[in-house]
Amino acid sequence: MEDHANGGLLTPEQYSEQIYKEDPLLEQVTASILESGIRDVSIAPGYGRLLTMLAKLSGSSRILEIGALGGYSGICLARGMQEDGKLVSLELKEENAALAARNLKNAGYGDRVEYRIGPALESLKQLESEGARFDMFLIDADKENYPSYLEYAITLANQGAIIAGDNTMLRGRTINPEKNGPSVQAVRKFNDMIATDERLLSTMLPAYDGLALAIVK
Ligand SMILES: C[S@@+](CC[C@H](N)C(=O)[O-])C[C@H]1O[C@@H](n2cnc3c(N)ncnc32)[C@H](O)[C@@H]1O
Repeated sequence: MEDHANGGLLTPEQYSEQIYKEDPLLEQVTASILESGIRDVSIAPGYGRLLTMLAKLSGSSRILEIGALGGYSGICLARGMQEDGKLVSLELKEENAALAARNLKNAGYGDRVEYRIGPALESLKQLESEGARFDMFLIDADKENYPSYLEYAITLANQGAIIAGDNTMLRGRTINPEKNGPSVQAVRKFNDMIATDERLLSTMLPAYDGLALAIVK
């Protein structure tokens, strides 16, 4: 792999990716997203591997994903989940949820994932009224609602639950003082909450497009 924009050198992310073997299952997910004419904004492969590790390390059996797209992160989470675990995935678009469901089924997790279609804030309210609790969360949907998604995640968390939030750098917009649109402001607020909320232990990973990680104390 070459990157002429980086003086012919690999970026740290490119270097990290090319030392891994291909992952046919996830490559098939990516192909299915592109074939469906959907823009592929799945989580970066390195962070997908991290989600699998974190789910496994934490022994998570109930995982909540906000933003399914084609099921890439869903498979990464399911790979680390306990044998009897369950992934609940919130997705606005019916066609994305259907694609993700097909891909999770193909990966062997069809009976361990539940898709809830509609605006995630409504699904979260419903989950709260059901008394649902989770061991791990991935926040990866519309950026303007990230602060609300974080509040819900803390509310729905078992003690010690892991919260991950993707795209905290917004391709550089987060750190560009000239960018102040609603998504940028919301993600800055989310990042500040992650860093300062006393209910959390946290860190920020700036590689790829940025990943926030927290544990609910
Ligand atoms: C970045 S993609 C998710 C990628 C996925 N987590 C992965 O890595 O494979 C964002 C997804 O959130 C969904 N989405 C956007 N707004 C939403 C909302 N208000 N409620 C639920 N899902 C939403 C989009 O339709 C899209 O599928």
